[in-house]
Amino acid sequence: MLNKLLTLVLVREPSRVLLGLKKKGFGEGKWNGFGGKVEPGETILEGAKRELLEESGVVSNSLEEIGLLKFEFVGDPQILEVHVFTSNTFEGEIKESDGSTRIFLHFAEMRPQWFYTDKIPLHQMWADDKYWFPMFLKGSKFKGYFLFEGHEKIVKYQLDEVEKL
Ligand SMILES: Cc1cc(-c2ccco2)c2oc(N)nc2c1
Repeated sequence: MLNKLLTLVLVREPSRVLLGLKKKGFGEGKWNGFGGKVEPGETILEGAKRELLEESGVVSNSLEEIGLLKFEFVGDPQILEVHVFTSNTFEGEIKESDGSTRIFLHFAEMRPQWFYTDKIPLHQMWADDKYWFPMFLKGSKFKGYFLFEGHEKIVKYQLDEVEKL
């Protein structure tokens, strides 16, 4: 089955994680890391870096892959293969949602915001996040598979912490 390659970048400081609120399209209304499709001709890592810049305004040269998540939707043969990266360094200034940068971000429709690690808005995030975010926060690597029915219900899942991806 031809998997659709996606990236997800979680910029992290010791006690804060940068998330973006998706304003339009896939995952609208959910807080998530920054990411999207891997374009033809770019590596997954290049795609992750590009999406981070486009959606948050920051550049990171130290992305580390920490997770591999596969998603399937009941009734849809397409499997989404999401490569999750974290970065603890970044350059540039985060494009907050103030007026000056809203124009810049309007095409990405993301509103970046820092969240303290004890206040991650899991109820406003994809339903799978509650399972693997704790692994991310403690620095573990993980591999998972989630079968969704619609965008809110998980029918079944498999999730393992791994030493190596
Ligand atoms: C089905 C699904 C997709 C994504 C996604 C789209 C682009 C990057 O990731 C998710 O991200 C999270 N946290 N759960 C997700 C579920």
